[in-house]
Amino acid sequence: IVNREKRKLPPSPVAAFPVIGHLHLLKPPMHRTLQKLSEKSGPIFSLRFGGRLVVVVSSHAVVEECFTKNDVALANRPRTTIGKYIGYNYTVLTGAPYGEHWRNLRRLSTVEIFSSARLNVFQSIRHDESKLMLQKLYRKCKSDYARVEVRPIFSDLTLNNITRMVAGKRLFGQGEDDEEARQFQDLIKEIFTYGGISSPADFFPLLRWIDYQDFQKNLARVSGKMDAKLQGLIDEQRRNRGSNTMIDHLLGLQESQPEYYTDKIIKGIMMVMLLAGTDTSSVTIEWAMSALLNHPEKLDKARAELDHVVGDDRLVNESDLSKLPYIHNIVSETMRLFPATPLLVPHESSEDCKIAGYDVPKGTILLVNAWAVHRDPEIWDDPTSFRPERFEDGEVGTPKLIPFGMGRRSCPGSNLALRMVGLALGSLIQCFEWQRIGEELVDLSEGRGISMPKAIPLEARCRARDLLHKLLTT
Ligand code: HEM
Repeated sequence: IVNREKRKLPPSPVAAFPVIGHLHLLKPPMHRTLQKLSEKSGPIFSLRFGGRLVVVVSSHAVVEECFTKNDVALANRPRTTIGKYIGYNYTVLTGAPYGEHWRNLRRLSTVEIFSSARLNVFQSIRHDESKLMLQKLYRKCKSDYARVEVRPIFSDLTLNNITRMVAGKRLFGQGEDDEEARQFQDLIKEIFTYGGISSPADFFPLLRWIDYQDFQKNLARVSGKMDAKLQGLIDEQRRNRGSNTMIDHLLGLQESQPEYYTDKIIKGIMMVMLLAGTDTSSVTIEWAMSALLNHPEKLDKARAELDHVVGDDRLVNESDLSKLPYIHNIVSETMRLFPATPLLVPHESSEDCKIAGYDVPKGTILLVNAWAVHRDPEIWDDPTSFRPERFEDGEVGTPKLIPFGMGRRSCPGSNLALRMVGLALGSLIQCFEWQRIGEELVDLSEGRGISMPKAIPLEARCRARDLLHKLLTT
């Protein structure tokens, strides 16, 4: 056991204030602030968030050390207010402490949800939703260029993909009059507004006596409403057994092991799919389109690839993706510059460990600045330019992308995400001509939110290509 005085903690950029520690430094966007601090203090440094020790890592070499040799020691999650209220008291996959229950959930979801076999079963849903997205856009711009705000179209796409996998029905974008869909959408949006790394009160016992009560009350209210919605979907499926949905499969497991696969566990899985799997993918599509609009020659190159590989007799599908390396490289380059979760999801050490020669005590929060790793000039040539070609040339950094994290707690939904994003992007480029709304470049600054959104929602001009007239009318 290292005694408190002798241990060598990672350096701090500046002295901590009493009580608040370094919290006053944390101006949003957090990943940028933390990157600046790492320029001062190096690839591993420590901060105090109120009473908690936080270690921030910002180089690929140190990240690798965290998630290979220290992977088990760092596989825990800090307990946050969100995890308590929205994450069913820390019992869902994203927020559960490392241990038996997490391992069960992870195994279950790997087999039942994220395996290639399962993803293939739901492939027709993704093709169908992609086509519905194209139809929606087509109505706006079939004969000439029209100006469209794409964010709601992309978020309907990913939400419907997930709700159809989970519950067998679309819930979004079916018209203003659909009260159920609207309520559900509002609820999810509201939950997202309570996001971010967590509430300052998680680090300040003192704050819990002030406005924390309201924060807690609000979270309890939305989580209660969400719980009722999810329960409603389960009850519906219970009356309609035999449908090929995720809930139905889980209800099957409930019959054989009722004490483990309770309704609460099933609702937790649904909640995680809705919250971890939708916004992350739709913001990635929006970032990709934004970057491409600023580089029309790359958009043309992608379209030429699609025309060559897919032609104009049919829509691009998921099995084409492996033959579309340039589209794949666009997705990689988008996730390099605009990772949807720039600080991954916070980890916590469950035992004392050593990282880069420093002592990291049990109970330390670990933040991984993937955004900074992806822009490290030591690894990437010209790190801030959007250049999908770097992946063709096998630039030295290419195996060093970590948008989905690393190790045992890395994103289990990465394959699903890559399929949704690749198919959406391929379809949008194959079927429409795209232009910026004016001369000036699309603004690429990032706004606030759980998953890193564009500060200004993307608006673009688009026009249907000839092949779409043919393909949507036959
Ligand atoms: C572009 C899209 C996505 C990105 C960038 C992304 C990124 C991430 C990252 C960085 C983590 C945390 C890794 C860590 O803790 O070190 C994570 C965890 C997770 N993601 Fe994703 N994700 C995406 C899509 C999805 C999808 C589509 C799903 C499911 C439908 C999903 C489900 C999860 C779950 C359940 C976890 C928690 C895993 C655990 O704690 O064991 N993600 N994701």
